Amino acid sequence: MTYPEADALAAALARVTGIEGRAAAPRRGADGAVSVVLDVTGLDGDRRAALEDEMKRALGAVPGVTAVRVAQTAEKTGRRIIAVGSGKGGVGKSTLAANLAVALARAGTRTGLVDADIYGPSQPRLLSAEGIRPEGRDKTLLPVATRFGVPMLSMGQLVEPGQAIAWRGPMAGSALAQLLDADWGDCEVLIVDLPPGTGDVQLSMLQKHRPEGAVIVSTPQDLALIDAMRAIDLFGKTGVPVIGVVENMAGYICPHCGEFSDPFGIGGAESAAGTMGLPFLGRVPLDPAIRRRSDAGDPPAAGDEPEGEAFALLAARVRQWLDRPRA
Ligand SMILES: Nc1ncnc2c1ncn2[C@@H]1O[C@H](COP(=O)(O)OP(=O)(O)OP(=O)(O)O)[C@@H](O)[C@H]1O
Repeated sequence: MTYPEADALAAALARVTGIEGRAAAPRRGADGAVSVVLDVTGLDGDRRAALEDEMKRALGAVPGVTAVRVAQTAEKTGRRIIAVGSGKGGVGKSTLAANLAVALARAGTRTGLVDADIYGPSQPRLLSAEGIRPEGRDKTLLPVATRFGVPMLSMGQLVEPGQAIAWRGPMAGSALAQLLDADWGDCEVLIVDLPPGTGDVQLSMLQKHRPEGAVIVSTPQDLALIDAMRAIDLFGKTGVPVIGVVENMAGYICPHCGEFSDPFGIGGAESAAGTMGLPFLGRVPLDPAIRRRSDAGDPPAAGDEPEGEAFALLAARVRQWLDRPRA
C-alpha cells in the first residue's frame, strides 16, 4: 500500500482555486485517510460547499489516499443584530423591518432578515418568499435568498403554511436561536423583526442574543405611544441601546385629490422620543401604495418611487449609527 506523500498532498491542495490561506497542512492517518481543516470565514454557503468538494476531489486523486475528511471552521464574526420592536401589533413593525433591510442592502450593507414574529410571521410574504422552505446543512439552517438581495429566515418557514404558531416560551426561544445561528454567510447586519409587545419571548431574545441596538416603531396616537414606551423600557432594562423611534402611518396624502390629513395625528412619536431623550429616526406616511406593494411582496424600498424614500432615509440614519465611533 502506498502512503500518501505530504508534498503531493500540498501540491494538490495548492491547485484548488481560492484556497490560499484557508487550509492547514493535511494530516495523514495510517489507513491513508487524509483530514484537513478549512477556514470558511466570510464565505457564503455555496462557496463553502464548492470549496470542500474541490478539495475532496483534488486530495482524493493523490496516490495512496483512501478517504478525505474536511472540517470547516469559521471565526465567529461579530454580526451586528438590530432589533425592530413595537409596543403593540399592527403599527407596521414588519413593514418597517423588511424595508429597512432592503434599503440597507441597496445602499451597500450586507444585510439579512430574521422574522422572529411568532404570532404573525409576515416576512415571507413581504419579501416574496412564501412557501420556500430553508434547507439545512449539518443542523444549520441556510437562509432563503430573496430577489431583493436580503437573505431571510422566518418562524413561518419552520411550520406548515397556515398552521397556527402557538409555541410556548422555551420552544419559541430555541426556534429563534436556530434562525439567528443559521449560516448567514457574509452578512454584516441582521435585522430582527421581533414579535409585538414586551413578553417573555422578547425578553429572552434580548438577553440571549444581545442586539447591538433597537429601532422602535410606533404610530402617532397616544395609546400606541404608551405601548411603545413600554417597549423602550424593556430595551433599557436589558441594556440594549435604542437607536431611535420611527413614526409610522404619520399623515395621509389622498391619492385622488392630494389633500393632506392626519387620521392618527402627527408628531406624537417625535415628541415622545424627545421627552425620553431618544433620537427620532423619521416618519413614514400612511400611503396606500405602501400597503399595496407590501401585500404584493414588492417592498417599496426596492424601487425608486416616492413611497420608498422614507425607508432610504431611515436606512441612512441606521447606517450612521452603525458607523458611530465606538469605545
Ligand atoms: N406606512 C404605511 N402605509 C400604509 N400601510 C401600511 C404602512 N405601514 C404598514 N402598513 C400596513 O399595515 C398593516 C400592518 O403592518 P405590519 O404587518 O407591518 O404591522 P406589524 O406591526 O408588524 O403587525 P404585527 O406585529 O401584528 O404583525 C399591513 O397591511 C401593512 O401593509
